[in-house]
Amino acid sequence: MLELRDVSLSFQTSKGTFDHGVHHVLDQVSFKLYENETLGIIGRNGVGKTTMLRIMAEILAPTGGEIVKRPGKTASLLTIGLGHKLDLSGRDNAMLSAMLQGATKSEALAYLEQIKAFSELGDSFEEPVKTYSAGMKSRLGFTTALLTHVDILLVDEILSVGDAEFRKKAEKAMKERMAGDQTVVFVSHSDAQVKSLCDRAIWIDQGKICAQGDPEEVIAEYRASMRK
Ligand SMILES: Nc1ncnc2c1ncn2[C@@H]1O[C@H](COP(=O)(O)OP(=O)(O)OP(=O)(O)O)[C@@H](O)[C@H]1O
Repeated sequence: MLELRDVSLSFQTSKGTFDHGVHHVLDQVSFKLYENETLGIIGRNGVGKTTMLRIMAEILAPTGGEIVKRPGKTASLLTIGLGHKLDLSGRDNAMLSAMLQGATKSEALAYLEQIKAFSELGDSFEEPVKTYSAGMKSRLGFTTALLTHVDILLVDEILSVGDAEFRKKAEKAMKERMAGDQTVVFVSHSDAQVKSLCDRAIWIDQGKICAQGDPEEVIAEYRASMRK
């Protein structure tokens, strides 16, 4: 469905740091994402998990290698607060996101009441997003992505935010969607979530894939490396 072939990514940093101003985040990473699977990406802070999702969503272009995606397939990154237009209302932002994710105007209009209901934003749905708390923004972002259709859902740590009650509801909805035919790439620091939600896991460190396969086994290797 989607393939990374020798994907590398470097950032230019202030002179004098790292490698003469170049920070190599991903170094020739290759893997395939299969239809209907839920793939978990794990690794320490700052190893490039979010960067990899952004490359898959084609928000960032790799500095080396290529992304091969089946023609016509859409990939959307579900993260907190990304892409909200602060002066627009929750309703207008939801409409915009649904259309950016490929919904037609009439499909997007049909989603709006469901988005309002699931997000439990009430009257705030009509208020500008700049007046929202972080939790309210995440409810809006999560619900919009959950209820609109994308072929590949890229989920960045989203299940770890919001209050406990909404988190429970979000996790349940996400589980139902993952159990269906949704293809998902899921970044998480929660071993329990990766074990319960993912079919396969990839552990990244120092720009490379250190292990991939059964989530239980990959997590065990990752945790063992941290004890060394
Ligand atoms: N725009 C940028 N310019 C320069 N460096 C960046 C930029 N974006 C990310 N980086 C660097 O790339 C590295 C990988 O960042 P990334 O956010 O992908 O890590 P992560 O694995 O998702 O981390 P975490 O688990 O903390 O969310 C980090 O060292 C970060 O500082």
